Amino acid sequence: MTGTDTRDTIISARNLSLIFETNDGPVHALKDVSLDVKQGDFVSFIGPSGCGKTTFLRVMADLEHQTAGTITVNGVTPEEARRARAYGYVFQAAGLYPWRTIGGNIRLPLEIMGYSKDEQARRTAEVLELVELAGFEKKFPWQLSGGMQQRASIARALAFDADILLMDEPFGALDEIVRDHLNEQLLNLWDRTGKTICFVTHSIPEAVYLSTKIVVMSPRPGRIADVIDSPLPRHRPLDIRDSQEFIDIAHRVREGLRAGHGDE
Ligand SMILES: Nc1ncnc2c1ncn2[C@@H]1O[C@H](COP(=O)(O)OP(=O)(O)OP(=O)(O)O)[C@@H](O)[C@H]1O
Repeated sequence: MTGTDTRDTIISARNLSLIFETNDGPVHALKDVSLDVKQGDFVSFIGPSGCGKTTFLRVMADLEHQTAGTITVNGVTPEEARRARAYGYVFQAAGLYPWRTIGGNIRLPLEIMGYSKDEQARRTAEVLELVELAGFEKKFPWQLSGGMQQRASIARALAFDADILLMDEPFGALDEIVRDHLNEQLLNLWDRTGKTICFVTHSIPEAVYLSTKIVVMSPRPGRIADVIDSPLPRHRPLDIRDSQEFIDIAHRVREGLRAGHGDE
């Protein structure tokens, strides 16, 4: 996007640093991270283990606090954004309660937030439809495949209709075919809902296929090595991965990852 981009800034980080004090001394998880995420962006964070991807997401979600720098989410602090229910969070493991049905799991945050029974039912049906799990409401998690469980966990994060979806390697544990399918479905869902998505991944093809913006990170200390605004069209059939444009972006991501490693 160029200077004509008039979309609202949803996440704005400036010189964000986070040091964990540990028994072995300080760990510089993030150093001088600056980034703007715009309304409707699909942003992937990619980088080797320990480069601070999860920490960055957790700062956005008010689960960690920076030791220096500033960050706003929807124009306010992460804490205020959390209180305003600005985002849903999807973890690496689906994390569904085994003693609750799929519907029961999705309703849980709505129950806690005090939605009426009718509203709970309406929203649950709506998000199950969105993730293509209509008809599975009364099943228990163990009756679903891993990919379906992950979709149910996405439905749970969508149920209170937050503008922002924070997803920490949601498909990391799934096989490639299932992952391809979920990637397609997630793009579809993003397109239909206009949500802003921050997505952590280790997979270069996944990052390139999904994103409007790819943030390449490097470790020790965790920094941003490159930010790539994707020229790929919004509508992306899976075979776009064979196109020269796709291969070129993947190459640039790989170069960014390699440059980050070179510092060690
Ligand atoms: N609560 C904590 N206390 C101490 N150190 C931590 C804590 N959380 C994370 N770290 C350290 O901060 C650094 C960044 O961790 P983080 O989990 O953000 O990396 P990551 O890029 O998400 O890694 P991965 O890809 O393996 O999930 C690592 O060195 C990690 O050991």
